[in-house]
Amino acid sequence: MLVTRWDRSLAAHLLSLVSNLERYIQGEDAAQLLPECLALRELLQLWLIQNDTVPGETERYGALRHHLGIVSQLAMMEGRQLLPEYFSGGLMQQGPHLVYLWMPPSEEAHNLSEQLSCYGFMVQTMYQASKLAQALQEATPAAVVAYTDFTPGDPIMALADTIRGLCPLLFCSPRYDFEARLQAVRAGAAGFLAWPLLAHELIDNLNFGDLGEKRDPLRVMIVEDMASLAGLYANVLNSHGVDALQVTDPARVLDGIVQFRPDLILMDMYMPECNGMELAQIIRQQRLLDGIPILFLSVEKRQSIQLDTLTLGIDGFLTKPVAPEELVVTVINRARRYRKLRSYMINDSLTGLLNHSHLYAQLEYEVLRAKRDQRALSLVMLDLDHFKTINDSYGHPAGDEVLVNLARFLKERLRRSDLISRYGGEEFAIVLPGTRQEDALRIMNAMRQAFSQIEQRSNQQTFHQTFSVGISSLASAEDTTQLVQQADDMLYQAKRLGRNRVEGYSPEQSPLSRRESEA
Ligand SMILES: Nc1nc2c(ncn2[C@@H]2O[C@H](COP(=O)(O)OP(=O)(O)OP(=O)(O)O)[C@@H](O)[C@H]2O)c(=O)[nH]1
Repeated sequence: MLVTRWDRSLAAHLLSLVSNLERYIQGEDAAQLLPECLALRELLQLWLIQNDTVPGETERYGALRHHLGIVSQLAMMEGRQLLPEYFSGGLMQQGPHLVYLWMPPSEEAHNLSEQLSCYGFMVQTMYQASKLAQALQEATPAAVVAYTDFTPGDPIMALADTIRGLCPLLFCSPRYDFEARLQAVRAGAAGFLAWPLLAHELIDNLNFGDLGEKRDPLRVMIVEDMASLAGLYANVLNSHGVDALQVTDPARVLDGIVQFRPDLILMDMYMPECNGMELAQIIRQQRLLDGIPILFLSVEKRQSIQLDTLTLGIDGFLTKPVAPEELVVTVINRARRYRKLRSYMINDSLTGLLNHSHLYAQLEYEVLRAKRDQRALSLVMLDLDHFKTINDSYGHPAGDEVLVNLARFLKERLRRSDLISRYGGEEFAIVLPGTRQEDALRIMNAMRQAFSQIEQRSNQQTFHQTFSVGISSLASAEDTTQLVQQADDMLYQAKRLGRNRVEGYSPEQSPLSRRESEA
């Protein structure tokens, strides 16, 4: 209230509260809070001593709001136990692609390790407690996958607690009776898989639910003009595995959304440059950004104002100062829900990749951005070879499984910032922002080779599948239509030249110019 209206008695009361708080924290271990308390006390004392000068609105809005905001938020967070059980693993692990396999040497274990490598995982296989303990000290993997038949005294059970404190533990077992499953749950397993274990079953387990979030953390954008407050919120969210981006300048929000792809935006309602309501409307007026949940953070307690903001499409309110538990639970649950719903909306139902129309809209956006920032961008068109014969020989479900395997493979091997879509049938389109054509050629050639080594399975039979690729880049295309056309032409070229190959666009060699010169 003091921020919006100067009131001497209220200021005096606040001063006594701040002095009490200061005395209290001097006896406590709350070092962060002390300098902020001192600054607030000095400010209030100065204003109260100057009897005849009333601090102006700008001063109150700037300095008082700043110190008051930080002191109240810090006091709320100081000494709090931050829900350790909410996200048992804590921060994102070091190696999203590192997996430790705990299993006796066998052909199955060797095969599993090789297949996981084709998908881009770094695998270390071991079966000695001391080796695993040492490996866990050296690097934290995305997960430990442990073979066990649950015989009493299996050393992995003694290590289970240590592993769970660092990363998810998944069991695979030739036993999958109730007793075995119960033991796994009691040992804190994040997953239970049948042995022999197929690489893609394991990858699916690593990609979904909490495990998926450990590999691809929820992303939250914090829009708050006070950098120190934004930092406080970011720290709390970070400590619960959330990737938080702080934006203090509202003008940078739109670009930030496109680059960071947040699952939720946490926004201060009152900012000097542009208030939260205005900014939220700017976001909501863009079709691609319309669905992102926006939570307001504000000292505003008036229900009428809160209701007004809800009608503008704001998803909720957190009142400042916010308790860390409330911040974490509200933000994580909403962000999770949005990520799930969004994946149903924009993804192809078989492969979980972006669908055609969404890819096209995103591609337009990326092309504009790359042109504006003068950055490279490549487009890849990929088509499975002789796919009809796979359907004819092994059946349509086996064909579907190949499509799903390819989707998993692309997601594992490419960067999180790349856009991967199922363009139609057995054709895929991939946008590689910031990538020149020669780099795209190299990357796709390596992927083409790796994919051809993956064992595809249908009942008891195994077979291998290849794909052809056409690539174009912004260096040679004027706009999105031309980019797509050139990549398509190159795909046609790759098929014509024998399949299982990658062709990049060059103006002299395009099928069009060849057709022209042939004419
Ligand atoms: N199993 C399965 N097959 C699909 C799906 N979508 C498209 N297809 C099949 O993909 C095959 C594509 O065949 P073609 O266009 O002749 O191409 P191709 O056999 O891959 O030969 P090339 O592309 O010339 O190497 C058709 O048999 C389609 O039925 C799908 O969702 N699942």
